[in-house]
Amino acid sequence: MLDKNKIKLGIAPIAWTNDDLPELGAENTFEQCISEMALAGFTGSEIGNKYPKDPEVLKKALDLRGMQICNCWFSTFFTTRPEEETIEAFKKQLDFLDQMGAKVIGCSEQGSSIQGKAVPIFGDQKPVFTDEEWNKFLTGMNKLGAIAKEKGMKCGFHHHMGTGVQTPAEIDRFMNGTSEDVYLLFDSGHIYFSEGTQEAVDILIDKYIKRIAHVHLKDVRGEKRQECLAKKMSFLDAVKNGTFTVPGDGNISFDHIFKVLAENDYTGWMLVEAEQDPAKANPLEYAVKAREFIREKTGL
Ligand SMILES: O=C1[C@@H](O)[C@H](O)[C@@H](O)[C@H](O)[C@H]1O
Ligand SMILES: [Co+2]
Repeated sequence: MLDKNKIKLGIAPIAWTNDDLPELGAENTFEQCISEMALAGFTGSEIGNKYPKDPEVLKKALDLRGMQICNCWFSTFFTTRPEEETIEAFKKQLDFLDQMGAKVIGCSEQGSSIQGKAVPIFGDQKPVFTDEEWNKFLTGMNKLGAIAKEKGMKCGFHHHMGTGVQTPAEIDRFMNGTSEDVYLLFDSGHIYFSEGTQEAVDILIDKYIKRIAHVHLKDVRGEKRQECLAKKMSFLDAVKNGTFTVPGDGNISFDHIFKVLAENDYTGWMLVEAEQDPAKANPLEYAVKAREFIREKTGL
């Protein structure tokens, strides 16, 4: 069983306002978002694009609701821009997270990513790094891992659709090429979206459980994934079409995920993340649905 003294539950603001597509949920305010997160029974959140930049202002709003920041997304550009640029930006973001009491940061290599582009997410436009790009990328990530460790924090890496680290083979190359100071941010939805099988989800968590620093619980509607493939949709069109949903509402079984986390004494956050159109999927309703699923499955 997952230990309630070791696991904390959070939810991502992307369900209220989409960071990749801010017009999705533009009407939802920061205050409404964090109030509904707390109302649904979560205590953690990641940084969203409407969150106050002033740590004191943000902390006051979160404290009022018994909420805290557990992670934030950080885009690296080691494959396309000077290393120093990413490292300097990383240090600034890490300092902000440290002030907010977060212990994890979630990186993603966005050099040449097609996740925000109006091109088919499946096909030959996804970046495939050259050996030279991999070397630059892995060298840079190892430096970020050391910087985070120095601050008593963990540098997580988010495998992601449309990037150079999407598939099991690309995740393997990443994990084999980085030190123990670089961790995996496990996102159940992205690995299922990429591969379309429960096996891929379960193998990924089996393989890297010892280096998982943060978990995104995200489900996929299988029929929408098929539609994305058939209609050659972009990532964001697939999101708007409802490919992602909250855990328990799609095709992924979370039983093995919860079992492996429990058996390996995972200590940290499990964050519900399901970007979909808030006009079609009410964020509070889906947050409550997710919280009930987690309670029913894990007792948390
Ligand atoms: O899983 C995620 C993506 O789907 C989404 O594209 C990102 O904006 C999120 O931060 C990330 O956690
Ligand atoms: Co995620």
